Amino acid sequence: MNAKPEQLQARGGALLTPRSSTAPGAFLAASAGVRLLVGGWTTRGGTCRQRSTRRTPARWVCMDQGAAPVGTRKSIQALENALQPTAFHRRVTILGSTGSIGTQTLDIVRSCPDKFSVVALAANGSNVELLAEQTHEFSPELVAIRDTARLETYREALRQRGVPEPPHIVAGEDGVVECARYGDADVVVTGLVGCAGLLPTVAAIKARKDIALANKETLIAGGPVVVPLVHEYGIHLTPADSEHSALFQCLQGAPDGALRRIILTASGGAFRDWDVSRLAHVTAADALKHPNWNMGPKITCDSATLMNKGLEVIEAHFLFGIDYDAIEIVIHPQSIIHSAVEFQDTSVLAQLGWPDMRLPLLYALSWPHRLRIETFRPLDLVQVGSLTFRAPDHDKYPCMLLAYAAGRRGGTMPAVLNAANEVAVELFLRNELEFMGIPAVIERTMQRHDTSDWKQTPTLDDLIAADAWARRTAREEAAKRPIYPAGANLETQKT
Ligand SMILES: NC(=O)C1=CN([C@@H]2O[C@H](COP(=O)(O)OP(=O)(O)OC[C@H]3O[C@@H](n4cnc5c(N)ncnc54)[C@H](OP(=O)(O)O)[C@@H]3O)[C@@H](O)[C@H]2O)C=CC1
Ligand SMILES: CC(=O)[C@@H](O)[C@H](O)COP(=O)(O)O
Repeated sequence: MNAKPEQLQARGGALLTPRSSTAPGAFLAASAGVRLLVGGWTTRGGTCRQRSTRRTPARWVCMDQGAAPVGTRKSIQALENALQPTAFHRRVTILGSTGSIGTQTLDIVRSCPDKFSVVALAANGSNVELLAEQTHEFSPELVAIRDTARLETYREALRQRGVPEPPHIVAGEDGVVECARYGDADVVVTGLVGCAGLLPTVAAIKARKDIALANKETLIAGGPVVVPLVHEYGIHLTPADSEHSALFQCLQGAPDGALRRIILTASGGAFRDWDVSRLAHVTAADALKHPNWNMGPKITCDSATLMNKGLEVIEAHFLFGIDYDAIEIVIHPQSIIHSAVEFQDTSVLAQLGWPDMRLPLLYALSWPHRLRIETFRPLDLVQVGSLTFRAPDHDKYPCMLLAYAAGRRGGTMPAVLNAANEVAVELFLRNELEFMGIPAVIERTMQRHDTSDWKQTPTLDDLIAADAWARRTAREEAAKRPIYPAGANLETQKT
């Protein structure tokens, strides 16, 4: 199995230079407000319900601060209410409609026209032909294109298709925000990439739209603001990320305080069977060969570094209000078990299915209902044959530990981790940074943030400022040569 949580904490802590102590792990212990143990109870925000019976120094589960509606009396009531109508129709806005998440969401709408219809679509503008095709087929009332330079080409693509009633068209980042809060959409699917999803998601919540959350970076960067907003505006945020959908499904109906541990499964990404010594020379093309999933380039690269799993640890923390010590990562090469929960009595529930994003997207859109789509292929366990598991290799995947460290530090640090990762991945995909330079850039950016203007309880403006600062700093760090002295930096700090 995985490293014990306390080992992760110690190793995660050792990745960052402690400010006031050189003891391993002291960085995290010294991170005020992250997790202070007082008389056996943690004082981190939220009411902690349970102490696990495991003999680890600290193992706590908080079930009432998460964004997803599970595990509290209030959310079980929400579930009962949502189940009342037997027939439903949901009006859907899709941010990132031309991407992997967007096109698969539209597949679902196409399959269930009685259940779902499209209100608005947004895209960056790199594929206006596809956006025009989608406009023709789904007749959105409004379309947003972030890249204003692509507007005219899109209009021309609409003319060529003879779209009878062209939609209202908006452009730029403000246009994407307008799209997110537009009209009478019931739910907004966040399928755009990166922290660019933050402001549109905040706008959608304030317009009282439910959120089907695929864009995990929004929660990583914006969790301290987004989670309270979800509660303030009384909307439902349902996870679409396959792992969190699995957890969400397993937790339906679980009583308050029942959850003991989360087991996040990871495919291991493109390099899961490569020796760590070969990673210094891998190319973007190598990293983009995901073994199981067909996804956009950014998340595929994150899978190869296992930063995707690190981001998902933070995402699980914000969605389910669970402490970092109770979230473990396990490599599961088949990607059939999409994640599992352990309850207090050690019973484990997992959710299984083929690696097909349409299933978690369907559940995020139809929760708490269960819809049947005939084209969905039922799982065949005999065909699967065997399910295997192994512990993640920390030398190969330093990003994972950086994410644990950022999550435990809390406040603005996850936003900094996320922004530095976005910059480093973009540079790597452009062949301007080596693969193992990705964790090096992120670690250095986090170190500089820790000693400059880390904030424990950030506002939205603080998070946006931290994101912008981290992008500038990560570019500066990436420009230094040598960026990564053959692994010496991380190696030295781990010993
Ligand atoms: N793909 C998957 O299976 C999964 C993805 N996710 C998450 O979902 C999100 C989307 O991933 P994925 O679909 O793979 O990404 P893709 O790169 O395939 O698609 C991204 C989409 O977002 C649009 N877009 C990008 N930037 C902006 C912007 N600033 N404003 C408006 N639209 C924008 C793109 O438009 P254009 O085409 O014009 O460039 C495209 O439609 C990510 O956060 C990812 O981590 C989570 C789980 C699984
Ligand atoms: C499809 C999905 O939800 C992704 O998060 C996927 O699980 C990534 O694969 P890895 O397990 O390789 O990160």
